[in-house]
Amino acid sequence: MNNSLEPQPVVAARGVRVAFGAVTALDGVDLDIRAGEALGLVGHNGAGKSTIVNVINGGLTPHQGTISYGGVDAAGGGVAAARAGGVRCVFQELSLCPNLTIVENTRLMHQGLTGFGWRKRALTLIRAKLDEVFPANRIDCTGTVGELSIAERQMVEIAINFIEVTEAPRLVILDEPTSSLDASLAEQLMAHVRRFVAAGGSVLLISHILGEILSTSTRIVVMKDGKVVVTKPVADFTAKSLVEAMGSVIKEKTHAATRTGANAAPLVVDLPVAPGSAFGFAARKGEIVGLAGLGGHGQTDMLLSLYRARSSNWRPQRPEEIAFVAGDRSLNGTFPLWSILRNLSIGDLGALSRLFAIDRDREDALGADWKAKTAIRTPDMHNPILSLSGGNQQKVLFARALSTPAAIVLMDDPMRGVDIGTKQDVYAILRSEAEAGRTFVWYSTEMDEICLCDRVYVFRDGVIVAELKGEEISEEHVLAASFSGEAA
Ligand SMILES: Nc1ncnc2c1ncn2[C@@H]1O[C@H](COP(=O)(O)OP(=O)(O)OP(=O)(O)O)[C@@H](O)[C@H]1O
Repeated sequence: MNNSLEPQPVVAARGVRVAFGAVTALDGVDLDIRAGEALGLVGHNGAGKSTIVNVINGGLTPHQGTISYGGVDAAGGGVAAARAGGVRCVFQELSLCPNLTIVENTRLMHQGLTGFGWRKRALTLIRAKLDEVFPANRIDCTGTVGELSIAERQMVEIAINFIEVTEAPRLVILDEPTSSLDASLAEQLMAHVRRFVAAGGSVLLISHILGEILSTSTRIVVMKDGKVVVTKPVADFTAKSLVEAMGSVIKEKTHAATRTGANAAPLVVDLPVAPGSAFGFAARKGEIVGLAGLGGHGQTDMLLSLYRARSSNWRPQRPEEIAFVAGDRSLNGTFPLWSILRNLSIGDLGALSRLFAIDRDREDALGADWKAKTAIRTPDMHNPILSLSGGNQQKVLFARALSTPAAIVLMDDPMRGVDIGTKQDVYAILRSEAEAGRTFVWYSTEMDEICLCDRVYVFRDGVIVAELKGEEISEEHVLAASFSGEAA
């Protein structure tokens, strides 16, 4: 670890205030980021983390307060001043152009890649950085971004921001950088962050996965309702005290193995063994079935084919009996021009209609109910969906599926970006809904969530290689099956 800290912070925010209409997103934030540190930034959904990132990145000019880079006041210099101060940012909503190649996206981010042979240089740089950060990745850098999975897009965007063309990055901001990465890719990234700060760089790491914050940060800042409430070295925190500082408490886990009678429930999905698979796929009424394994090994494909199939293997024959929570919210989840309420109520318009028209009172009541249940932070459910923070948008997608009468809910890693307090509330809702007879098929990249399932199928290379039940469901067994194809 580099202890020779610079006298001037790489970035200093003083008294920063930002308001969006009636919502005060930042309410007098002070923040220093020094060379050689990985500063962890945590807080509930809507606490103001992405807003302070946008201010530091120069994309948003604060209504009050100042930002300086290396002791030099940015004075409204925007993105150019941030860039000159060595600031790079990997956004929560990925910002690559899907119709351009990875090489061309690298060029867009690095204006220094000009002149004869820039493509070759860009290709060499991005390939080398991808291999450095994510060893053994199989990304073709000559292909377009649109052909990549969401995890691969996240990997490319991260690698692009660590590249050095004319100048080395001084601060790399990572806003929920592992939201689409599985555990092993996330660990590769965290190892890279540790190496980068040990060599004198700085990182601002935002995550709702407290394990990676605690294992990677040198110092942690906790935000709540637009304010910094605690700043302390990582050694002064435990997972419990960190959650408490965010205004939540860790609830006791109830493992699925304690449930009885699950094996006797009727089958609602029963698919034969696919070629190459060791197991068929089945789900019973009231069961929470997890899909695990390394990301991109067929879990999302399984969910999509389940959703599309509705064949004779399915008991529910009507499409409204199956709900789907999309994993890529900006691509497949939100209707960006609609209000929060309309994004929620579209899930089950039939239940809200009277005399062939939507009953607005019923729609409002539905919105109020789910706003309270999942703590959607907004002053008004009629506001545009894009006025919500990322985690709050995700809650709306979740509420859309759960507010329908669907007997089966398919979930493609639906908790990404959701804060720990809300996650725990949603887990409790899932459990009680399952007990009331709903079936969930849940792909998750978070091991804690996989461990909440009744039964888990582990995927590898597009096929099911293991089935784990009750007490067999553990990180050790899932990892063993993910890598070797056999449960330990
Ligand atoms: N463009 C906008 N218009 C209106 N309100 C906004 C806008 N952007 C952010 N907000 C509001 O500002 C507050 C802070 O949002 P921000 O995105 O910074 O939260 P966050 O801590 O990053 O949350 P998350 O963990 O969900 O990503 C929220 O109440 C959000 O609804």
